[in-house]
Amino acid sequence: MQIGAEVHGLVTFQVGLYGLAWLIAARMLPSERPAILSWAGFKAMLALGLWLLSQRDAQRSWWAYNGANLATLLAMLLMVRGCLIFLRHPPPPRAWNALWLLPLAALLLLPPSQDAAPWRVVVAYGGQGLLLLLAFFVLRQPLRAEFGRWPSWGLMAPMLGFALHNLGAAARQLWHWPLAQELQMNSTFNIAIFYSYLMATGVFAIGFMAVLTHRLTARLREASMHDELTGLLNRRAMNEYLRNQWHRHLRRRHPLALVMVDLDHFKRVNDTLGHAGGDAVLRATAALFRKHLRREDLVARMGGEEFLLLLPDTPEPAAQALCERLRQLAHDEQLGVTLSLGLTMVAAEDGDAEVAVRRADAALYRAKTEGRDRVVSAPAP
Ligand SMILES: Nc1nc2c(ncn2[C@@H]2O[C@H](COP(=O)(O)OP(=O)(O)OP(=O)(O)O)[C@@H](O)[C@H]2O)c(=O)[nH]1
Repeated sequence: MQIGAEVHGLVTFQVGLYGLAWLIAARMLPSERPAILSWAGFKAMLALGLWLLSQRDAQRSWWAYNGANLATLLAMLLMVRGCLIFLRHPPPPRAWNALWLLPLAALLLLPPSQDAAPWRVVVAYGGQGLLLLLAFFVLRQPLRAEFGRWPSWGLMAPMLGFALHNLGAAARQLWHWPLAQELQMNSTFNIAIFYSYLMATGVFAIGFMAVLTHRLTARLREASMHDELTGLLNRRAMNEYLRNQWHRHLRRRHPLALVMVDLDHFKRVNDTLGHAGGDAVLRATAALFRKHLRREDLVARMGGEEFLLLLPDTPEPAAQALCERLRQLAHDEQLGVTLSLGLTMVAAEDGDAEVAVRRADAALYRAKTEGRDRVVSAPAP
C-alpha cells in the first residue's frame, strides 16, 4: 500500500513535468503553439487524473472516482486534438464532438458509489478506447505521409496498445457484470497501469518532440533554398544543383543546357509601377517559367531581375527553341517586360560548371548589347 502511494506520486509528478516541458516548448515555437498547448493540457489533465486516482479509498469521493475518469478522458481528447492540429488535419465533424459529450456527461452525473462502478468502468474505458482507436485510424496516414512509415508506427503503437487495453477493460467489465472491475489503489495491476501510462506518455513526448524537430528542420532547409519573393530556387540552392548536374553530365554525357535570363529595362518597370509593381512582374516571370518548363528543369532567381535555367537532357536545338518560346511568351502573356536570354551547353572540357555559367553570362551580355529581347547562343568549346 505504501509503495503504491509512492509510485503514484512519482508517476504523477513525472507526467506533470512533461506538461511543463510542453508549456516551455509552446513558448519557444509559436508556429506550432496551438498543438503544443493542447499537449500541455493533455499532460496536465493526465497528471490530475492519476493523482485523483491515487486518492481512491473507502470514502469513495466523487473526485477520486468520477473526477479521475473525467480528467483522463479529457486528457485523451486534448491529446487527439493536439495531434489533429499538428498534422493540419481538418477538424472532425460536429457530430463526432457531440459523441464525446455522452461519456463526459455520464461521468459527471453518475454517483461515485460501488453500485455505479460497472457503469463508470464501461463508460470511462469504452469512451477512451473508442477515442484512441478512432484517432489511430485517422492520424496514422497523415503521420506516415509526413514522417515515414516507422516513425508513424513508433508513435501510433502506444496509442493502439492503449486503445485495445481500454476496450478490453470495458469488455471485461461487461463480462463480469454486475461485479465492479474498478482499479484499486493497492493492486499490482494498478501499479503496472500507472507505469504503462508513464511509458506511453514518455514515448509520446519524446516521439513528438522528434517529429517536431524533423518538421522544423525541413522547413528551415526549404526556406534556406528558396527565394522568398518568387518561390524559385535561390542562388545557393542552384549552385548545389549545378554541381550535382555537372557531375551527372560528366558521368553520362547527357546534354545539359544552361540559360541566363534577364528582364529588360527592369529599372523602368520599377520607376513607372513602383517597387510593388516590379515585384509583381518578377513573380509573373517566375510563374511563366514554372508553367512552361518541365518538372525536371531547374529554375533559380540568382538575384535582382536575373534568372538561371538548368535544363537536363536537353540538346542545343531544343534549348534554343525553348528560349525563343519563352521570349515570345513574355510578349504573348503581356508580362510587362521583354526577356534577354544567354544560352550555352555545358561541356566536359569546361573543367568546372562555373565556366559554363560565365559563358552563358557573356551570351546574355551580348543579347543586351545587340538590342535586348533576343536569344544569343554561345557555342561550347
Ligand atoms: N521590384 C524589385 N526590383 C528589384 C528587385 N531586385 C532588383 N530590382 C531592381 O532591378 C533593377 C535592375 O536595373 P538594372 O540592373 O539597371 O537593369 P535594367 O533596368 O533591367 O536594364 P537592363 O538589364 O540593361 O535591360 C534595379 O532598379 C533594381 O532596383 C526586387 O526584388 N524587386
